[in-house]
Amino acid sequence: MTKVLIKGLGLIGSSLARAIRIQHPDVQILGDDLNSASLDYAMQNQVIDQVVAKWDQVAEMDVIILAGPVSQIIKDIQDLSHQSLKPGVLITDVGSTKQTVMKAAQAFKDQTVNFIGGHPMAGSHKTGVWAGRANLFENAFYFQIPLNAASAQQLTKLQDLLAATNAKWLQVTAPQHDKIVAQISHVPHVIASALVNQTEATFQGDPLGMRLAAGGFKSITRIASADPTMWSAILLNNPTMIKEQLHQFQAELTTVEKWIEQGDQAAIFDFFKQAKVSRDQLGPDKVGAVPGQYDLFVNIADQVGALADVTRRVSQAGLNLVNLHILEIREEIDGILQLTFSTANDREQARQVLRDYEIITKGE
Ligand SMILES: NC(=O)C1=CN([C@@H]2O[C@H](COP(=O)(O)OP(=O)(O)OC[C@H]3O[C@@H](n4cnc5c(N)ncnc54)[C@H](O)[C@@H]3O)[C@@H](O)[C@H]2O)C=CC1
Ligand SMILES: O=C(O)C(=O)Cc1ccc(O)cc1
Repeated sequence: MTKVLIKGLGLIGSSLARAIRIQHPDVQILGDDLNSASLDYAMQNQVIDQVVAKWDQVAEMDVIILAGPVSQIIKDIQDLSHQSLKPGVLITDVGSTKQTVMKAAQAFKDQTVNFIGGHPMAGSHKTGVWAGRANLFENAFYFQIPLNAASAQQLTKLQDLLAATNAKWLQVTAPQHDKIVAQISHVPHVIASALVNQTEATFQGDPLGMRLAAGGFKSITRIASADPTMWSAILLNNPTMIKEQLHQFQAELTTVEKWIEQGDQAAIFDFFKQAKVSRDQLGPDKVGAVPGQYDLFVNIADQVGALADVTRRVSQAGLNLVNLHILEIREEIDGILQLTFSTANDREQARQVLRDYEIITKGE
C-alpha cells in the first residue's frame, strides 16, 4: 500500500490530502503538525489515516509532502537528508518560493531520492486544516521543478497522485518561478499590507475613517489578512527579486506623484487607461471553475437570501448547475456568485431566469 506523509496539515497540506483521498482511496495518508487541534480535526474528518510524530515512520514512506512555511520546509529538507529513507522515495514541497528550496534539496543529490519542488498557485488568506478543500486548486497553475533528470521521471507520478486537484501543471526553472511570483504575488502582498498599515496610522485617533473602509479598499487589501509567519518566510526566501520589483513599484508611485504635482491630466488619464486595458484582459478569476465549462457571474451584493433565490430559480428551470462558487470580492457581504453550467444553452436560460440580477459579462 502506498504511504504518503504530509508534514504541515494546514490550508495547503490538508487540501492535497483531501484530493489524494478522492482519486486514491487506497493510499494511506499520515500527517504531522505542530498543532494538536489540527491533527484531531484531520483524524476526525478522515483527512488523514494516522498521526505521526515528525520522522517516526519516515523510512516506510513512498511520498513525502512538505507543507509548512518555507523556512520550515528548508529545515525539513535538511533533516530528511540525514534520515534513512525508502530508496526512490518521492519528496515534494508546496512552498511559495523555489530558489532557496531547490538549493536546500541539493542535499539529496547523492541519495536515491526524487525531489520535485512544487507550488500550487492558488490558496487563500485563510489558514489551517479547517479551511482546506479538495478543489482548492481546480484550474489553477501548479509549478513543478524537478531536482534532476531522475526526479523529472517522477513528474507524472506526482501529477497522478494529485490528479483530483485538477490543477494545470507547469514546469519552469527556480529563478523563473521566483521572478514571476515576486511580481504577481509577493510584491502585491507587501503593497496590500503596507496600505492597511498606512491607513491605520492615518486614522489613529479617528476610528471613523477605518470603519468607512469598504469596496475597493477591502478587495485590494484582502490578502493582508493572510498568516504573518508564512509571509515573513516568503519575503526572506525571495529577497532579491522582491526588492527589485518593489524598487520599480516605488518608481511608479513617484512618477504618479510628479504628474499630480504638475497637474498633468493627460499623463494621469493614460496611466489609468493603460491599467484598465491590461486589467480587463485578465477577465474574471476562473480558479475554482471547471475548465471548458460555461460560467455566469452574478452580483448578489447586499441581497439577503439571494443565494437561495438564485439556486431555487436555476433548479426550478431544470438547469444543470455543475458548480457554484462565491467569489470573495467583498468581505462580509455576499459578493459575486459564479455559476457553472455544462452547456452554453443552460447558461443562456439561467441568464434569462436571473435577468433582474446584475450579470457580469466581462471575460465570458
Ligand atoms: N496560503 C496559500 O494561499 C498558499 C500557501 N502556499 C505555501 O504553502 C505552505 C503552507 O501554507 P498554508 O497551508 O497556507 O499555511 P497554514 O498555516 O494553513 O499551514 C501550515 C501548517 O504547518 C504547520 N507547521 C508549522 N511548522 C511545523 C512543523 N515544524 N512541523 C509540523 N507542522 C508544522 C502549522 O501548524 C500549520 O498547520 C507555505 O509554505 C506557503 O508558502 C502555497 C500556495 C498558496
Ligand atoms: O489569497 C490569495 O488570493 C492568494 O494569492 C493565495 C496565495 C498565497 C501564496 C501563494 O504562494 C499562492 C497563492
